[in-house]
Amino acid sequence: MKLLDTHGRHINYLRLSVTDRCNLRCSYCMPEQGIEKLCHGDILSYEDLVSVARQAVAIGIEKIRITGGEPLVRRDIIRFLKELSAVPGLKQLVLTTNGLLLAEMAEDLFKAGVQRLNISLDSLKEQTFAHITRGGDVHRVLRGLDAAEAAGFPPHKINMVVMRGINDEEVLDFAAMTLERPYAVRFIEYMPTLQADNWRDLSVSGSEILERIGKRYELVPYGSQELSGPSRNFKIKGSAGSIGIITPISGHFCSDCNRIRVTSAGMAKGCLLSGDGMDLKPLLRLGDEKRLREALRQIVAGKPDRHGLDDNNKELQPFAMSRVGG
Ligand SMILES: Nc1nc2c(ncn2[C@@H]2O[C@H](COP(=O)(O)OP(=O)(O)OP(=O)(O)O)[C@@H](O)[C@H]2O)c(=O)[nH]1
Ligand SMILES: C[S@@+](CC[C@H](N)C(=O)[O-])C[C@H]1O[C@@H](n2cnc3c(N)ncnc32)[C@H](O)[C@@H]1O
Ligand code: SF4
Ligand code: SF4
Repeated sequence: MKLLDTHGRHINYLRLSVTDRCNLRCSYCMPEQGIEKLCHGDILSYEDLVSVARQAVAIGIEKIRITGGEPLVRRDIIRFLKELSAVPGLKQLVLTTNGLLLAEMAEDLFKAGVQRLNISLDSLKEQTFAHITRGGDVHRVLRGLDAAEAAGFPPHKINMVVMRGINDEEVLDFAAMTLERPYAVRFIEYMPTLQADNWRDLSVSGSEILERIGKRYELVPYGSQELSGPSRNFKIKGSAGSIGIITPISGHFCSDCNRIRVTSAGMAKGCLLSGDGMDLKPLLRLGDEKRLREALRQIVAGKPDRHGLDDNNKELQPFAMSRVGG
């Protein structure tokens, strides 16, 4: 049966975060210092994560995206993914990663049943990438992209958070990546989750991005797929891949929102940009599957109709996206 929220939206997608830890420290996602890592005991065990997944599928979730922090840094992640991909009724198991460990892990991920990868890549330039990620090596990510393709994954989705004066000069280079290769490159509006004072100066709207690309290339709309996320997609005429814009700020997509989230600490959330949540850990400790399903239904029922970022009366409490999973 279809899982509907109180605003009539069909909820079929769970973003499951498996860790708050990361091997990068992107400036828009985590503060430079002062973020406490959760201790081992505060993180849901793989057994608990599988229970959450099973009960979510039982109430109508069809797609699970594994995220983090960086999901590939959690020990034994492959074993967990194998188990997850075997959950009866789950139609899609996908994963979002920064790509640093893909060269080593792509084959195992594919064999474990992960069906597609979304890879975050904010710059193709060595220094800019190192600056944004506070020390990352872009060449490792590029090797990871190739390794994942060679392992058999369908064309990757590449996520670029566009920031004015930092990497926006590379929008055309990223668009050009789709000319020869079948990547889906998605340009994401920067969200002020850490609330840098200058966030409006940093943000580049989806329409400005399209305009810049449109001056160089002919763009045509490109249909979105079943169970897909918030990206509005286009194609450069004649290209192998596609481009998309994800516009949480300038044109929020909340009326089509199809998702809930569970963080690695066991908080279930109805909205990425709301402080509300429900702690699932006590129910997991009890092993009470029925109450776990009820709790997840409650999260769906309590989903807000939209985020309040453009509502000046609603203050967003700052948070590290790595704690929630994006
Ligand atoms: N505001 C908002 N942003 C989101 C939401 N879901 C994803 N994002 C942002 O969109 C970007 C891409 O997220 P992905 O992890 O690739 O997931 P997705 O776009 O849903 O993926 P697909 O299902 O493959 O289209 C990230 O910056 C997320 O933080 C959402 O529900 N609300
Ligand atoms: C939190 S990361 C977790 C998965 C993995 N570590 C990665 O980077 O792909 C998930 C997504 O959130 C995005 N993200 C994090 N902070 C963001 C922000 N302030 N605005 C927009 N997107 C953000 C990242 O670019 C990434 O695509
Ligand atoms: S965006 Fe992903 S890779 Fe970057 S710090 Fe956040 S969790 Fe890590
Ligand atoms: S901001 Fe909240 S309501 Fe809007 S699309 Fe994201 S999760 Fe859904």
